[in-house]
Amino acid sequence: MNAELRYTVNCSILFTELPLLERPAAAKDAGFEAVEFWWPFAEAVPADAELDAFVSAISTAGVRLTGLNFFAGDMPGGDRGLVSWPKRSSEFRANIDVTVGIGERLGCRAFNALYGNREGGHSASEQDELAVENLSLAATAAARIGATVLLEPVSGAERYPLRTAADALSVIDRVQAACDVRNVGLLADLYHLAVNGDDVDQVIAVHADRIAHVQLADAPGRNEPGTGSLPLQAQLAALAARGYSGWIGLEYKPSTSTLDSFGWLPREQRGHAG
Ligand SMILES: O=C(O)C(=O)CO
Repeated sequence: MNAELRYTVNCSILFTELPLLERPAAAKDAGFEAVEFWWPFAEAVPADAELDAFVSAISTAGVRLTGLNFFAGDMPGGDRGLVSWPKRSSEFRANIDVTVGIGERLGCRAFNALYGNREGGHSASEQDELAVENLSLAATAAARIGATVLLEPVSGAERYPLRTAADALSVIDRVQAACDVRNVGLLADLYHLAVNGDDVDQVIAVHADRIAHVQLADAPGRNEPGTGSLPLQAQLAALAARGYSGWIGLEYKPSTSTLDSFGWLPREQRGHAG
C-alpha cells in the first residue's frame, strides 16, 4: 500500500468485538491515529451525557475523528439516510447542528449525508427536491466550521437511488446550482462503486478532484483488502497520483478478528496522521 496514504478506521463496522466507546482506544493501540463513525446514537438528538461520553472516548484515546455520518435512521433495519425522506426530514434537520457540534468539539471536518431510500407515497422528484434543500442546509451549517458534506453511492440497499459516482455528482451539481454551496463532495467507496458496476478506474481518472473522501473494502465479501479481487492497491496509487491527499476509510467487515484483519497494512503505515 502507498506509504503516503492516511488511513482512518471506521469504528462502526470494525472493532465490533468491543463496546463502541472502547473502539477508538483499540484503534490507537493497533497503531492508527484516526477514526470515523456512522452515526453512533439511536436518535437524531441524543442526550448531552451521551454526546459527552462519545467525545470523551475519542479525545481520551488520543485519536482524530476524521469523519462522522449524519443520523441515517435504522441502518440495520435497512434505512440509508433521511436526507430525501419527507416523513423524517425534520429529524435530519434537527440532527445537523448536533453533528456539526460534535465536529466542532473534535476537529472533524467531514460529515457523510446518506441520501435515503426511495419511499412509497412520494415521487422521485419530490424526494430529490427535498434532498437539495436538506443538503444545502447541511452544507451551510458545515461551512460554519470549514467542513465538507459527503454524498455516498452505496450498494446493498435496493431502494437507495445513488449507485454510481455520476448519480452522486449530479446531485452535488444540483445543490451547487440551487444554493451556491461549494462544500459538498463525493464519498468514493471503492467497494460500493465496484459492486454497483461503476467504472472505478474511470471515476478516479476523471473525478479525483471531486472526491472528498475514500473508503475501501474488497469484493466479493466486503472484507479486508486481499480477500477479494478488487485492484485496491492500484486504485489507491492512482488516487494519490491524481492528487488525492485525503483520508482512506477502512470500512470493511473483518474476515477474522479486527486486529488480524489489519495484517495487509504494515503497522508503520497505519499512523500517518499528518
Ligand atoms: O451503509 C453502508 O454500507 C455505508 O457505507 C454507510 O456509510
